[in-house]
Amino acid sequence: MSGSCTDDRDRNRELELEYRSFSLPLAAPLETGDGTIESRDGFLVRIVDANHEGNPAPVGYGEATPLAGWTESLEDCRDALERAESAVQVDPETALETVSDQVAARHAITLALADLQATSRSTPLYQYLGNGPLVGRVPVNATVGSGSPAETAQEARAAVERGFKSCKLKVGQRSLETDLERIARTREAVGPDVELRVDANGAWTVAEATRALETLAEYDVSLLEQPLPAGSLDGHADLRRSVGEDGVAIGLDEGLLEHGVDAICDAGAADTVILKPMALGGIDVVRKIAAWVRMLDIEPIVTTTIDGVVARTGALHVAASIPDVPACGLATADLLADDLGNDPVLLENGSAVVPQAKGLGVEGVWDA
Ligand SMILES: O=C(O)CCC(=O)c1ccccc1C(=O)O
Ligand SMILES: [Mg+2]
Repeated sequence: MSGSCTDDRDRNRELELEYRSFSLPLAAPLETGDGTIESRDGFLVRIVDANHEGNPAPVGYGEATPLAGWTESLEDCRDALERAESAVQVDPETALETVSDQVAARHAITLALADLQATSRSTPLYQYLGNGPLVGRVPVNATVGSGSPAETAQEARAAVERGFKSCKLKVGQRSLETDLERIARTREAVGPDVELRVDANGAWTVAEATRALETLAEYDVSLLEQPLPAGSLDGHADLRRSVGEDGVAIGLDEGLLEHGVDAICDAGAADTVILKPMALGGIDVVRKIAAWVRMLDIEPIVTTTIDGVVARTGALHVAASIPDVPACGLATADLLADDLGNDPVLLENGSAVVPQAKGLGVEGVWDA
């Protein structure tokens, strides 16, 4: 089946999985409503088809970069990859089963298997996944941290000068008053045509979110991501009803991880869902959710968890395989001070240029 991460086209493959640890400091700590991220530690994974005839043997890359509160711990991720290292010699399905509860590890394996398949077929990963047309670009949003009102406005302005047409501000770290001022100052700084979004990472109460929504509407903010704690499904459904059809969209991120897509749809809790391959357990999971929510008129937005180049580029391919995907949170390379290798993805005019080489299109990460 095309687009799945396993494939029984050639049954006499002999897959070998290896992994290496890495640590990537952030350029500056990212403060979110549910914690501060200072560095991203994880594992680079590669799967080689050792039985391949001809040289060089195809290789697929994956990345497992756990994030506290979002995925399994670094230790559990390492243990899961160790299990997968043995299991993959049986077959890929078995490897995936042994890590089914470790979302970051499972993500790495789905990505490495799909990259291997796409590379073997000399197809860009997104085309292998989506079976679809050529996609040149995916629109992306700038991710703006929790600075003062002046810093926030200045950061967003700088992003717009670099070509971004959508900016997402982190909120919920400062007082509501200050956050609303940050939004007002940012709108002033970027003008009327730039899309503004905000992400509270669950930091607000219903009363705060209700108040914030008035200001968000006033400053034409299009999306409010995870205003209330993840557990609050009915709270988000109520907010959504209070905003009405053409108002600020309500997005769920942590709430999707906690409740799953069916519960969100049943409750009517979201206009938009945030799909993080690393936190949801893999690129196959994200593609399935995206296809499902689209049928229910819910928009899928693909983002990273501030990942290295392998997972970031993987997320871009996943986004490129979703027709007409809205601006995605994939412009996170600059948040890292170091990376696993060269970034094959250019940002141009507010869009990420999708690599058209075979597979992921990421090179030299294992040698680096
Ligand atoms: O969506 C973006 O712009 C970037 C990704 C992002 O904000 C993020 C990064 C790490 C952990 C959580 C989140 C989040 O969306 O809440
Ligand atoms: Mg979020």
